[in-house]
Amino acid sequence: MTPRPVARLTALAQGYGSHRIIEGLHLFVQPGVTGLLGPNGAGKTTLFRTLATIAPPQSGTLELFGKPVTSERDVRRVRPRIGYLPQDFGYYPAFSVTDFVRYSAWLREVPSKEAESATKEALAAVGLAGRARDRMKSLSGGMLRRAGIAAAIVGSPALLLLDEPTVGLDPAQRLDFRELIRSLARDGAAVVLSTHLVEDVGAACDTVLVLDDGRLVHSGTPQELAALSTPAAPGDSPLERGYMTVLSGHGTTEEAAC
Ligand SMILES: Nc1ncnc2c1ncn2[C@@H]1O[C@H](COP(=O)(O)OP(=O)(O)OP(=O)(O)O)[C@@H](O)[C@H]1O
Repeated sequence: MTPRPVARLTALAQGYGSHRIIEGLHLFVQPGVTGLLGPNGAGKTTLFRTLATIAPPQSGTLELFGKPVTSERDVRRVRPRIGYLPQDFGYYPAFSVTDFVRYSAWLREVPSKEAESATKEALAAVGLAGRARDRMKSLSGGMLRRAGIAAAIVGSPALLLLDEPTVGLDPAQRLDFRELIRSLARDGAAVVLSTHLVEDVGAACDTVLVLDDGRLVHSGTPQELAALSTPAAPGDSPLERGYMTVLSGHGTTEEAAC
């Protein structure tokens, strides 16, 4: 039996003022790991902001956890179940790493009795337990990104949205990150991550979506994307060549299952 979608977008139009970025997008998200690929400016962050309930659809509908999200009340109901790592996230430089993650736990309404252990668990999961008392301003770029991941995963959200989570991570941390998101998905979470690193998608994702100019041009498994590769397409792996092939105009998808 197909699991019920965690998120569904129907006929989404989204943009900034009168500047439309996404038009007529249909997709649904299921538990597991979904990779979102697309060139700069394709609309990935805009899509994340919609799924995270930060930007209401300009038209079309957003359903989360089986119910439409149409009012502020709906947003307040679903927000605690969503972990979101924005591409550029803000923080108070003087906060300790623990304070930063704990604040996210508070925003996400993790019960106060559980917040301390959930914070410790999230920091351990990203390899920052040893830096828990350090100030945010003392972290390196890769460590900051790991702190952001900890803030997104604290309290085990059902829907985890990670916008370019592996930027700045060293190779060992990227491998650990892949294992972390696989284990969150095994525990039932729906994880959606955007990346420009095609090999991360091949290694960690069950489903891959390709967004180009606000349109979904591919949805399927990484293997299915690789199988679309043409010999003339540029790239160092079948998956990269498949990605470049669909960007060059082959294959469109009306509704995507993630
Ligand atoms: N606040 C904004 N106001 C107006 N236009 C914006 C705003 N934010 C983004 N855009 C435009 O929306 C389009 C999509 O941007 P978006 O950040 O969603 O793309 P992206 O796929 O995440 O790109 P990247 O891979 O570079 O992060 C771009 O043309 C961008 O210039």
